[in-house]
Amino acid sequence: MSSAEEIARGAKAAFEKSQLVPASERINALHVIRQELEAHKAEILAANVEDLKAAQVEVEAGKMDNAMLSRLNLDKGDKWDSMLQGISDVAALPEPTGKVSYARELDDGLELYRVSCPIGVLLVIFEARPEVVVNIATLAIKSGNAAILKGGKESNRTTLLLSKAISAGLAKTSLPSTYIQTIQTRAEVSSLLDMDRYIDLVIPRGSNSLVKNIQNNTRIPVMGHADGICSVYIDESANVDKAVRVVVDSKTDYPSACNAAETLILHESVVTTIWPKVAEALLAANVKLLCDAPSLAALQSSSVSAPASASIAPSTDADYSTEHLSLTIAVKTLPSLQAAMEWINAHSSHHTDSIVTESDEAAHIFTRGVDSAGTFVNASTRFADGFRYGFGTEVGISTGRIHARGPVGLEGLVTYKYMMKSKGAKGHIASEFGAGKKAYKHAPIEASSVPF
Ligand SMILES: NC(=O)C1=CN([C@@H]2O[C@H](COP(=O)(O)OP(=O)(O)OC[C@H]3O[C@@H](n4cnc5c(N)ncnc54)[C@H](OP(=O)(O)O)[C@@H]3O)[C@@H](O)[C@H]2O)C=CC1
Ligand SMILES: N[C@@H](CCC(=O)OP(=O)(O)O)C(=O)O
Repeated sequence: MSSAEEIARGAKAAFEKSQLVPASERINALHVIRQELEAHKAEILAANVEDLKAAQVEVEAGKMDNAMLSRLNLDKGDKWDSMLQGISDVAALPEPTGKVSYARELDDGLELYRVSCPIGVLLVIFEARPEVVVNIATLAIKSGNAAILKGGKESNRTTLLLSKAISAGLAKTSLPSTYIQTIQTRAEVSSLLDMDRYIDLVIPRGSNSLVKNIQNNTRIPVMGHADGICSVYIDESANVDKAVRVVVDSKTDYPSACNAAETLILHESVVTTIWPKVAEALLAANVKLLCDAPSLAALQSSSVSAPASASIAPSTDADYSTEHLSLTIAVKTLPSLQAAMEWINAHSSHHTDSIVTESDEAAHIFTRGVDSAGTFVNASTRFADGFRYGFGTEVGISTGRIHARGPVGLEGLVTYKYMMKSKGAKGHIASEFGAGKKAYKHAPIEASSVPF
């Protein structure tokens, strides 16, 4: 048996065994894992420093962009504490499995229930953002899924120790040791993509090319979490202060994130009024502006100029379908809200797009006419995140449509099954129902859980 088959079979066996483990034990596992992480913080962060040093060499050699360093750094800002808090927050969330969404009495003593349950075995591939291995393991355990996880190669040292802490925590519970497994190479991913007998869902979280490559190389269902070509549209009835705040935050809060704005669309009526003020704020935040002719001309005829740390340049067509993942934004001027929506639907990655407007009608039209996982009004695209949505943490941000879309929390990791029970003295058989025979009752049953 190949190591990939051993990993996949081990995950499936762990999932099947975990189905009879009470939810309380899964919650206990989360608390124990948090304790293990806290106990091994120093060595984990030391490994992260080694990953960062290796990445810095790549950046200096021009083989890696700076955006990777902030993504890779587990000690940056409140990342470590947020990672741990996410475990506790998810542990405290309502139990996502065993919930009844449909219940009918088909006949006297014949009851049918539709009940939420885990998907099964997940294979999740994600970028070099170390905390993600903990985020996803947490959601998988809470929702009763087994998981096989692979982070970006740049974070291997950190991911390995995080995974060891997770395994050490699991070993102190009745959950199987193969419930959460990690792999580190693309070759292992490739082998696992053949294991549709054991793996129930692949979640590639990364570039478009990653998602397409996975989709093209497996029979396993795929939930793609692809790139974020997000935009902000400044409508003709926008408030200038809101426009400045929303655009600057969407671009500069975390430029390497998939939910950072990459395109700014201007209604032509604001190009000499609001746009110069927005441009001034972006330039002050060291943003490179790639402008179409009208937005460029407006700046040239205004007093706005670029400091040494920023720049203003003509845009190219390619700039509007590029995920810059840096302090760069492409600027486009269009004649109407309709034109802006058509532009977004044609050029975005259908991730998250925002309108700045004081018109309720424009807001209504934009939030329905833009075909994206998130359509916001007067709010930064950076809100597109599982923690900020109140999910505790996230698997990622699904740019697909089936089953889960946008930031994916527990609801994206459960499906359902049907449970039926006959209380009849002779049981129930289908052939006694139908034309000329007994009719079905289909009487609703009020139930939040299955009574057997
Ligand atoms: N929608 C979302 O939730 C998110 C989307 N992203 C997107 O990810 C991108 C940035 O991350 P980046 O690391 O550059 O993305 P990549 O797609 O290059 O890498 C992400 C992960 O996929 C793996 N991978 C990439 N190509 C393949 C392949 N052909 N076969 C198997 N595995 C593969 C990488 O492995 P290896 O380590 O070997 O390179 C890594 O583990 C941006 O586009 C960003 O928008 C990022 C985070 C969240
Ligand atoms: N949803 C997360 C970021 C997800 C994401 O894009 O990750 P990455 O591309 O690794 O920065 C956040 O808003 O911080």
